[in-house]
Parts: sequence; structure tokens; C-alpha cells
Amino acid sequence: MATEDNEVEDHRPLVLIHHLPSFKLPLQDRLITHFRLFDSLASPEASSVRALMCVGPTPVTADTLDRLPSLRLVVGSSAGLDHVDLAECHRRGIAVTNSGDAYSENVADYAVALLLDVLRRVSAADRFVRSGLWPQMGEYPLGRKLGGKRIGIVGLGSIGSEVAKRLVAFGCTVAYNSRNKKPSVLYPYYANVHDLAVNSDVLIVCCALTNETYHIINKDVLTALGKEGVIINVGRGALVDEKELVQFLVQGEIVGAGLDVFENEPNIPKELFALDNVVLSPHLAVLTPESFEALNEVIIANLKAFFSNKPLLSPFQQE
Ligand SMILES: O=CC(=O)O
Repeated sequence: MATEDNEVEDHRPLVLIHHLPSFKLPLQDRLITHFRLFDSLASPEASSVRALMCVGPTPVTADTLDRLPSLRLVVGSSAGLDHVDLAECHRRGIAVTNSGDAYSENVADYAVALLLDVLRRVSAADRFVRSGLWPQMGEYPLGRKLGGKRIGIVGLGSIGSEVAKRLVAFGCTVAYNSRNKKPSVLYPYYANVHDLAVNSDVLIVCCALTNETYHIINKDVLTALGKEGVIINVGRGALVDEKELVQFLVQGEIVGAGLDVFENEPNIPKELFALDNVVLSPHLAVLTPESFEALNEVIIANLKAFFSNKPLLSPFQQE
């Protein structure tokens, strides 16, 4: 439709791209064909915008929301939304979505890769060969077999379920802990992580970080897991009491750990650098070109659904 001065009206819905300077949105070009984008809380559009797209871990606080009085939707680009004040969004009637299933297979692959690496000592063996020790020292210490291990999954959401599927195929048994027992799931359920740890060789942590799950892997749980235990964390650093974990690893009170996330990223406890039984990774389990492509679809689908009053594709759910 043409306006009086013959300019074409722009009917694309308005979306605020909320990002820290270091986190730019990779799919801006795709979004721009469907939505009118702006990226400053100080813009005049802030008072009327109804949807915010939150890039990576950019905080969405009560203060952010105060500056956006018409906001009704926060679209997150990550699986975990601990950087979003979910209680405040709920109180104000603002819906929140996350990356849905876009990252799940990638994160599950990575969790399995970390576990295999810890058990079979792949990275450590690589260091052994590169450092020229093979001709001098001969045989390398044996690793452990993955098949037959009892896997405890902490958080059986879409990531945890993909992890379970993969590890069953490796011949492992699976049990899980989550906020509630899932009626359709046949794996044994433990209502608390301590009991899951007692009955597991490996704990794979992939739940959301909330007040309830902060340090869910603590000294008691590590003790319950025991000397032969392995911790894999692909959730958030603060799900594990990192100081305790370091102590357990240094003192040989557990076998090893595979860690993609840390409490104070990108800084990690220095003691970990010296440990050969730990595999360290810079918070990239979710990231592949394929997962970005899947994420684009999820974000656009959520925004389109919202602006046409249809059900959201991936409303955030806590496992
Ligand atoms: O860690 C990454 C995510 O939560 O998507």
C-alpha cells in the first residue's frame, strides 16, 4: 500500500536484536527479509517493540525489560537460558523460547566424544606421541572400555535423550535424574542426583542451570560416584562445584572429567592444565555450521509463529 507521499509502507514486524558487542547475530541477513531489525535499547522503537531476539548469553534482566514496556516475546539463541530472568518474564507475561532441538544432536555427539576421550585417553595419547615420549617410554597406559558402563544422565531433555540414544548403541546402560519422572521413558529414574551417582560409573550433566540445579554435582555426589567415576559436563559450569571437582581429580578420587563448560569462562582452574585425565574444551559443544542452520530455522519459525498468533515452536522448558 502507498502512503500519501508515495512511500511503500513496511509491514515487516519489528524485532530488537539484543546482543553484547562481542556477540553479533550470524543470521541477520535471513532475519531482515522477514523482520525490521534494530539493536539498541535506546532507540525510539524500544517502547513499541513486541519481540526481542537475544543473541548468545546476552543478559535479559528486569532492567532490560523495564525499558521494553510492550515486549511479549524473548527468542533465545541458546539451549540454556540462565542469562534470562525467566521469573521476571513470566511475571510480566512475556513468553520465552530457546534453541529447541537445533543443537541437541551436536551437543550429544560432543558429550560422547568427551566421554570416549576421557575413557580411552585419546587426547592424552596424542600428547604422548607428539611430545616424542613413545620411543623413550614404550607402552602407553591402558584406557577403559565404554561399552557396559552405567551412564547417569542429569537432565533428560532433548540433549540428554540424544546422549542416551547414542550410549545405548555403545552397549551402555542408562538411568536419569530430572525434575520429574517422564512417564514415557523406560530408563530407570532417580529423584535425586546422589542416588543416581551411587548407581552410575559416569555422570553426564546436561540440565539447565537454575537456583535449584546450581552445584547439583557437589562433594556428596562426587563421593557417591566414587573412585572409578567420570564426570562429563556439557551444560553449564556452575552445575558442578568446580573447586570440589578439581580436588577430586587432583587427589585421584575420581577417574577423570570431560568439561566443555566452566564456572568462570574463559578462565579455568590452573590445576586442570596439569591433569592428563581431564579433557578440556572451550564451550563449543553446540557449535557446527549445521547447528547454526538449524538454529536459524527455529528462530525464524518462533518469530513468525508469534507474529501470526500461532503456538511457539520451542517454548523454554526446564528438565
Ligand atoms: O551453551 C550453549 C547453549 O546453551 O546454547
